[in-house]
Amino acid sequence: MTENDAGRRGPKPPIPLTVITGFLGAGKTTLLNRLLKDPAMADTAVVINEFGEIGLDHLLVEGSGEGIVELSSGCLCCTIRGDLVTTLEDLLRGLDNGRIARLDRVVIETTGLADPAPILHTIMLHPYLSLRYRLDGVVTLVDAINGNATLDAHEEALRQAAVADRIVLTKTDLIESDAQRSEFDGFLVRLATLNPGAKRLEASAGEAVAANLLGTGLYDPESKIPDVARWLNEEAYRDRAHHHHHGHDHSHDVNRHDDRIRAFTLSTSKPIQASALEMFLDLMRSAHGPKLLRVKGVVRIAEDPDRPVVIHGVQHVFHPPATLPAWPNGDDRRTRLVFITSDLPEGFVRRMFDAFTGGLAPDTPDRQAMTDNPLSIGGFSGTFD
Ligand SMILES: Nc1nc2c(ncn2[C@@H]2O[C@H](COP(=O)(O)OP(=O)(O)OP(=O)(O)O)[C@@H](O)[C@H]2O)c(=O)[nH]1
Repeated sequence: MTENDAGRRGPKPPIPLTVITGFLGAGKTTLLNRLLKDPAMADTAVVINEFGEIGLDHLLVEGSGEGIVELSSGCLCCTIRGDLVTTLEDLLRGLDNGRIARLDRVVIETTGLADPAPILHTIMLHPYLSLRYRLDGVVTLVDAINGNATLDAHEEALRQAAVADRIVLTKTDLIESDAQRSEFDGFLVRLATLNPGAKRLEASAGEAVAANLLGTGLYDPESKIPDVARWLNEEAYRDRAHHHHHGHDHSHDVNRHDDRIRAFTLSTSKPIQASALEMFLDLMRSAHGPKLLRVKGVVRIAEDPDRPVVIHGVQHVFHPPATLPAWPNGDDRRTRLVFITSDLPEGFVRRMFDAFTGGLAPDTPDRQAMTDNPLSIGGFSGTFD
C-alpha cells in the first residue's frame, strides 16, 4: 500500500517540511537554484521570499495562479506574498482541489537574518497546518571563508548552525592558502562542537544535493519507516568528546557565544512513567523554553514499553508526542534524547531528567520541590557546568 492509497482512506500523512537558513550571502539562493534542477525535487514546493532574486527564467513553465509556479523539473515555486501561513494554506488548497497533483515536500528559504525557530513555531502551533505538515529538518548554510567571523559576530548565525540537522559548507572552493585551510579545519571542529549531530556537507564537492538535504527527519524517505539512530545521530555526540579537546588546540577557541551553547544526549534503559515524562517536558518548556534550541528523541514509556514516544521540540514548542507502533532498531529500546541548549548547562538538564525519571542523584532536590518552584532548583546558579 502506498502513501497515496492510505491517504484516500484515512487522514493524509503530514507533508514533510524543510527549512533552509544561512546568514546573508551564505549561498542560499545559489543552492536553491541548483536544487530546483534536481529531479529528486519533483513534487516539492519551494517557498521563497521573492522570485526576483532567483534565476528562474529558464526553469519557468507555467504560472498557475495564487503565486504558485510550476517548473520544468516538476517542482512548484511560490513566493511568500501574504505570510507563510497563507502560502502554506494555498498549497493545501491547491492539493485538496486537485489543482496541484502531488505535493511530497515543502522547502522554505528563510531570510538571512532569521532565527528559524519562529518559522517553525508558526507551523507547529497552527491548529490546522500542524496536522498537515511536519518538520522534516533544518538545513543551515555556512560560508567557509567568512563563516567563522560571522559566527563570532552574530548570535543569530550561531543559533542557525546550532539548530541545524544538516550544515552545508559553501565556498570551500575559494580556500587557497594554508592559513585559510587551517582556519577552515578549525571551523569544522567548531561546528562539530556546537552541533555534533548535524552532518556537514561541502557544496562545491557536490554533496549538497536533495538526497542529502531532504528526508533528514525520523522517517526514512525511501522506506517511510522510522529510523531513530539516523535521526538522532547519537554517536556523533560521543565522538565530539575527543573533538572538543582538539578544538582547544586550534587558535580560535575564544568564542564566548559558543560556550553558551551545549549539545548533549541523555539516555536510560529504565522505562519512564508517562506522567513523569509529561512533567519533565512541561517544566523544561515553561521554565526554560527559549533555552532549548532543539530537543529530539525517543522515550520508553513504563505503561507502554513496546511503543516508543517520539519527542521533537524547537524552543518551547513541541510537536504533539507521536507514538510509534514499535521500536525500529532491533534491540536498542532505551530512552534517548539529544539536546542543543543555550545558557542551559548539561548537568542541570541531567539532574532534572534524573529527578523525574527515577535515577535520582543524591544531591538532587525531589520532584515535588522542582514542580513547586522550577526556577529555584538546587545546584543551578546560572553558571555552567
Ligand atoms: N565560489 C563560490 N561562490 C559561491 C558559493 N555559493 C555561493 N556563492 C556566491 O556567493 C554570493 C552570495 O550567494 P547567494 O546564493 O546570493 O547567497 P544568499 O545566502 O542567498 O544571500 P542573501 O540572499 O543575501 O541572504 C554569490 O555571489 C554566489 O555566487 C560557492 O560554493 N562557491
